[in-house]
Amino acid sequence: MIVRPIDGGVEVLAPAKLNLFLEVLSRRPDGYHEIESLMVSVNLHDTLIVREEASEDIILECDDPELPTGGDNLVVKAAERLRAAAGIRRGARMTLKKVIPARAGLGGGSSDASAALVALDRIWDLGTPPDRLDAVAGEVGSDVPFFLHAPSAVCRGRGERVEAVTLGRPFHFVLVAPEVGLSTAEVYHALRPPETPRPIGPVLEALDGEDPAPLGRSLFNRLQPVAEAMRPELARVRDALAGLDPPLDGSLMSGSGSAYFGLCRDLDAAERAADNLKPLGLGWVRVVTCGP
Ligand SMILES: C[C@](O)(CO)[C@H](O)COP(=O)(O)OP(=O)(O)OC[C@H]1O[C@@H](n2ccc(N)nc2=O)[C@H](O)[C@@H]1O
Ligand SMILES: Nc1ncnc2c1ncn2[C@@H]1O[C@H](COP(=O)(O)OP(=O)(O)OP(=O)(O)O)[C@@H](O)[C@H]1O
Repeated sequence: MIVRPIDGGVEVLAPAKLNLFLEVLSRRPDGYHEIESLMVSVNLHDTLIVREEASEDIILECDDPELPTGGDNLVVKAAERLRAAAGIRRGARMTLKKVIPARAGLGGGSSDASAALVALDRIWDLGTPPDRLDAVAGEVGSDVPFFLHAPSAVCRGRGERVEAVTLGRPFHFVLVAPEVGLSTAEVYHALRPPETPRPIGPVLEALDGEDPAPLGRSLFNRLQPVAEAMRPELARVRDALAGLDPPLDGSLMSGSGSAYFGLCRDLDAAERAADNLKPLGLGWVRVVTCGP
């Protein structure tokens, strides 16, 4: 997350995430699922501008007319939770410029919420201790704490228990976000957790070394077949990535979908892959990078 002071406030760049590995361990009595996931943030950002407001109102403007701007927006929810946790009644005026597609498994809303927490903590001068900010983030959504600890981490529990990991090198991806989006709750609801969960060890070992191929072979997402059964048209995106010539090092759906990413040997290969995918009309195509 990049935080910049601006005239009278703060501007935050809120990154998208990819899940390079996502296993679902069990369904919990509260309806959530225990997961184990390797998440990385990538250089695709929404921008959130936050200024203090003279009134006690929390006001959000957003350039995407499809998104709510009231309490249903995760940015507003984050502001309200932070204010309640701090026991204050201050106001804020926020402007959100969306780039990250919604309902794509790229964590856009969660990242925006985390950006709001960081910005408001600053402009309200709260000095919230990190573990308290983590707790507020976890109340807003399971993916929100990750973005306080990005750029890369293993996330456990319902996603809110975050353990940072270091990437020794950058990885380059081609990203495809189809028009059709998916509801996270519906995808989890349709899943039956496996009897024998897949271990996360191999994907973590594959992060070391110069060759991206071992990482490509260990990409895994338990939610992918569930999402593809719900939206059979996603198979076209999956098959287009798998069938590219020259072949990619691997490909996967991110989170609960519906975006897919392909792991590429280097930036040139990612740009070539994007050029080959764009004419197919599968959706929105970008090249993104994670790591140092
Ligand atoms: C799919 C992922 O994006 C992978 O990173 C996350 O697990 C989802 O995280 P998120 O969007 O922040 O999810 P939340 O807003 O906390 O939850 C939305 C809904 O998804 C389901 N949900 C979410 C997380 C989780 N570990 N188990 C679940 O079953 C629940 O039905 C919940 O009501
Ligand atoms: N700031 C926001 N940006 C995007 N969506 C938001 C935001 N606030 C609330 N939402 C709602 O959340 C839903 C999808 O959010 P988001 O784009 O974060 O999903 P996602 O990419 O599938 O995320 P995740 O990977 O965390 O499940 C939409 O129904 C949208 O209306």
